[in-house]
Amino acid sequence: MSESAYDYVIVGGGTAGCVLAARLTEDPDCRVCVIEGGPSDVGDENVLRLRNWINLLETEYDYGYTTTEQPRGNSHIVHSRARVLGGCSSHNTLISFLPFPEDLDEWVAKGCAGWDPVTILPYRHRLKNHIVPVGEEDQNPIARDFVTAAAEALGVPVIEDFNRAPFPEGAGFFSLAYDPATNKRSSASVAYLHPVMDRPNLTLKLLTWAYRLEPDPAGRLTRVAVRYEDGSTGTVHAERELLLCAGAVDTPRLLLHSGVGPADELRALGIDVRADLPGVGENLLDHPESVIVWETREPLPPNSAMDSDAGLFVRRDPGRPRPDLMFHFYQVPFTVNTERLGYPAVPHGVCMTPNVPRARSTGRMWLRSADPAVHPALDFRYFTDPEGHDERTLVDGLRMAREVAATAPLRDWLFREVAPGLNLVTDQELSDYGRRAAHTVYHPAGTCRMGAADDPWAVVDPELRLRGLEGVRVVDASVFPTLPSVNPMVTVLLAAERAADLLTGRPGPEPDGSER
Ligand SMILES: Cc1cc2nc3c(=O)[nH]c(=O)nc-3n(C[C@H](O)[C@H](O)[C@H](O)COP(=O)(O)OP(=O)(O)OC[C@H]3O[C@@H](n4cnc5c(N)ncnc54)[C@H](O)[C@@H]3O)c2cc1C
Repeated sequence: MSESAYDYVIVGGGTAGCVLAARLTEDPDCRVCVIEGGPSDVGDENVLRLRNWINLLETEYDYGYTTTEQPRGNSHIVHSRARVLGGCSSHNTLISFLPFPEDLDEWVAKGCAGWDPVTILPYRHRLKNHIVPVGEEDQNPIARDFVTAAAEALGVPVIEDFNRAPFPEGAGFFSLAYDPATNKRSSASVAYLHPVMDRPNLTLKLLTWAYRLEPDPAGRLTRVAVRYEDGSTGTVHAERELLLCAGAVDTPRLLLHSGVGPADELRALGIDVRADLPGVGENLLDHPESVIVWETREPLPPNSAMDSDAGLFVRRDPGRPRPDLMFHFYQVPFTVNTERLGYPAVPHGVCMTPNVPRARSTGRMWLRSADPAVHPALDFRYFTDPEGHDERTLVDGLRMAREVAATAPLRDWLFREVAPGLNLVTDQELSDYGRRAAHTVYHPAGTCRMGAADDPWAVVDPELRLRGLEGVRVVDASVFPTLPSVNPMVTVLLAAERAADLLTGRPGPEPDGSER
């Protein structure tokens, strides 16, 4: 067993972990070690080329978690989670949305003082990622025609830049964290770590798996037991603090294996309880989606940033400021779930994936075994909210998608609706299909949620400190008390920038981005 010591140890060199590593090593006297389960992304074109993202799913770059039986949803979803430096920002589609102010107001209402929009949104000016609307050269003609048809069919505005101001509804090309000239990712790794890899105070332990946290002699939970690529084990010690950035599945998994979680469940597995925190693994959130697929008359022109470059937001409740239904438009037929239901593959086609921006069904995760190598159980409890809000949203989405498809100029491209097929029309038929063909937008979050001191389900306090044990903070999507209504990566980046300030005492930026 080898032991090494640093000021901060970051478990997980993913989206949040890269931000923290770069920010903390700005102080040359601060020694930081990053423990990352995956390989480096440096020079790896498979990872760095954004358009290759779909080929990384279910490969050696992916932990590939499955779900428990979903009686009201799709039990076959594979929850991809990246195994590579940069984490999910190295294999996702890099769609980049600021959270809505109301998304952050919800966090404050859940006891997260200091996470209000006035404090958090100015961190956008600190982000190092190159975030721009999809480049002109990447705008496929069919995606342009989707935007025009969606605006016409549903009476929503065309939006040139979704990050310019909050929008209640609209259609347009997304903003992406990439370089349109080269299609290179501007992941957390590329933007934050690559430029500072040679800092002497930064140590990267790649292909290294953290499997348990242990206390130091003072009782602070600052030692990490790790397994290296060659199978040997060691301990890495954080003299100041341990920062858990392993993501919404692996951070609670690591805490549970370390005896931090619901005491009765841990004891039942034979795990010694260090802190009885019932919220660890609870509040498993996601954005569920369904899919509607068309065969096109001809093969499509090839230009694209990553094949899902445009989208649509709809607000069914005009009394509310935020959209409550979102669609991605794919320039490829995404038929993994429809083929399983017996629908044919198509040689060329497109699809729309209506999703639920504020899903009300909430799941949980737990350990199946005390063996750290065994994957945890993820039960998203999709479409189980008693009001039927999530199911209703899919049904409305499938109907609206048909309206858009029936509108020029998109309609002229489409040969036939392949799934669900025009013979399915009633609410019940669309709900049954929509839920069985459902997928994830890959946004799990919430499993170590932040909250006030008197909230028994909170796992970390608003300064991200683990409750009941000293020496540990959690900084990743697991701390979200609720999911933002949009794709969450930028919110993770903002949270990590804020966390860096909480650690260093640096003041946050002013609303106009100027520094104090
Ligand atoms: C396929 C896909 C597409 C997506 N598309 C988008 C999108 O377009 N826009 C958007 O906003 N969001 C998107 N998301 C979601 C978004 O990428 C994530 O919510 C976000 O990146 C999560 O950041 P994180 O820091 O919480 O975790 P991650 O980025 O997942 O980082 C966790 C890191 O910890 C490492 N790790 C885990 N456990 C251990 C351990 N025990 N020991 C050592 N290392 C460990 C992992 O290897 C990983 O590098 C997508 C996600 C996926 C999977």
